[in-house]
Amino acid sequence: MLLDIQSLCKIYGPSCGQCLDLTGDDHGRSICPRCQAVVAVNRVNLQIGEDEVLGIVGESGSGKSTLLQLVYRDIEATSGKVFFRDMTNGCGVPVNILELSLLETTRMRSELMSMIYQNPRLGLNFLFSAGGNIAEKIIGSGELRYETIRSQALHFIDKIELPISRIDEYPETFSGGQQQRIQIAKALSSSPRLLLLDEPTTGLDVSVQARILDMIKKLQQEMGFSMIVVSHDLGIIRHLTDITVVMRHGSIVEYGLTDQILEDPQHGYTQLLVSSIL
Ligand SMILES: Nc1ncnc2c1ncn2[C@@H]1O[C@H](COP(=O)(O)OP(=O)(O)OP(=O)(O)O)[C@@H](O)[C@H]1O
Repeated sequence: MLLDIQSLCKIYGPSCGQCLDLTGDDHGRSICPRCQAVVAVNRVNLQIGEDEVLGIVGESGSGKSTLLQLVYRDIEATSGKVFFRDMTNGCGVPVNILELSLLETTRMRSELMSMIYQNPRLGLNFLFSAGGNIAEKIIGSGELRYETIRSQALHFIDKIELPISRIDEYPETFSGGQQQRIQIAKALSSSPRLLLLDEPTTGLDVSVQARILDMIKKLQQEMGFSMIVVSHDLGIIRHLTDITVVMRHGSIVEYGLTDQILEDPQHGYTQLLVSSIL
């Protein structure tokens, strides 16, 4: 088990103490009727194994992005635990990443986990060149030798099928699809164990989308890492993932093999979601 999420919650706004019990899929709402706090993630339990690819689908506002941001520690959880089994710490003892200090979180992001955002401006530093962005991540993972960093950056630029002659150009000069590919190169350059992807191809042209998805799949198989992919697009989920969870009102309402969920959805909401693409 690489990641073990236990009873994870995120409440926005001051809570009355009963928000978790008064919201969720059973109640058909994520806003607490007593105090109006938004329960974005409500007691989520989820496990991800080594090299596993997990998809998260659900309607807008169901808590998908919040769940990823909690795991990456972009935002603080209200309660719960997220255990990461870090084999690089010698004995593979699971660590609750929600208890890590700021310094330890930075190390975790540099060495173990990467995030690819829908908006490249969140994942790339636009003041650095493409190569500079990749170098920043490699340096964060502990490599300090210039020659190694440069050759690794070139290696990853090549992997994402950009001409290596463009390594010193700034993100602004690349197209949206190319910026996403630079994000992928940056994210993978530290050889993470877990890659988080939040709507990685939304807003891109369909043919560009397909190329990027194929690239992500190929790199995952080549390099061997686990992934959590958030998408509202069941086509992307089908293409990339082994296991799928369906979220609604901050809760997980369905979990299973992706093929099984798409062929025989059990929850009424999932049935609606699947029928909408048929
Ligand atoms: N900073 C915030 N302050 C208050 N509420 C927030 C904040 N961020 C998110 N929310 C709320 O939390 C809930 C979950 O949002 P989230 O972005 O995780 O949904 P999502 O499933 O990713 O939706 P989408 O598919 O539209 O991106 C929503 O009701 C949203 O309005």
